[in-house]
Amino acid sequence: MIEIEELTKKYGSAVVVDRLTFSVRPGRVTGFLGPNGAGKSTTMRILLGLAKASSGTATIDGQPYCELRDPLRQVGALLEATPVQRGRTAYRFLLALAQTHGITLSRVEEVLDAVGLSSVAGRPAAEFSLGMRQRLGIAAVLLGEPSTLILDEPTNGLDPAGVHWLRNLLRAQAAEGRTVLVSSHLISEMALTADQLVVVGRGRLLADLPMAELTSGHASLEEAYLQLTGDAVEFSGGPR
Ligand SMILES: Nc1ncnc2c1ncn2[C@@H]1O[C@H](COP(=O)(O)OP(=O)(O)OP(=O)(O)O)[C@@H](O)[C@H]1O
Repeated sequence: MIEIEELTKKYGSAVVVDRLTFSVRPGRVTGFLGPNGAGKSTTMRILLGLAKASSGTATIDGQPYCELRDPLRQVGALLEATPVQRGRTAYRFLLALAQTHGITLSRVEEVLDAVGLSSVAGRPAAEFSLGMRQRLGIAAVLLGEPSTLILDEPTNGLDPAGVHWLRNLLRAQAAEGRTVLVSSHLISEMALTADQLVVVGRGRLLADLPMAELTSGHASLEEAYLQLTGDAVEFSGGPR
């Protein structure tokens, strides 16, 4: 379980995460939505120990990320810019991760197969397309069979078959009892993937509701989302 409590992050005088409180429970997919600049990535980065909170707490199974005993087996994380070492093949990238965490070689082959990259595993990852790199990042997430998955915009660059595949994968991971937090701007895709939705705007919590409750009285999740976040949109294009 992920628990965010009174989390605040300031950059100078700007409050980008503002006393945010919510929990992400196991056994369901929780979508993390909000306009550009709402603080989703910052919240995820703090959760993963990559940025420091100004105040408040963010824990996974009761502990801050940096205190987890076996992070790769407890948490699989995909951030927007997951680095892949240049020149390394996909196979070697995963192998290095596996070896430093006592994970078997057969698991590397299993995840390459699961993400559909077996046939290109010997190619340098630097030559991969955006979607292929995203698949490799997802392979790394799955490697340690973690009980918590945290994914920032995982559909980025995926083709329609990839988006469909990822949806089934996330739903299956949740059905197996895992905690799954996934941010996305693809609202129609989230409508098909998520069970619970956490919506933020300007760093603040706007909603934390099951899909059916959030969409109740609206024609679609998109309509509900746009109404909810209308006052929290900072960057929007006007008519030309
Ligand atoms: N290192 C930083 N220094 C200063 N400001 C930052 C830094 N990182 C993020 N911010 C600011 O924090 C705010 C929240 O950014 P964040 O990336 O968390 O939003 P987001 O909800 O993930 O947005 P998007 O949907 O566009 O990815 C933005 O105004 C951003 O400019």
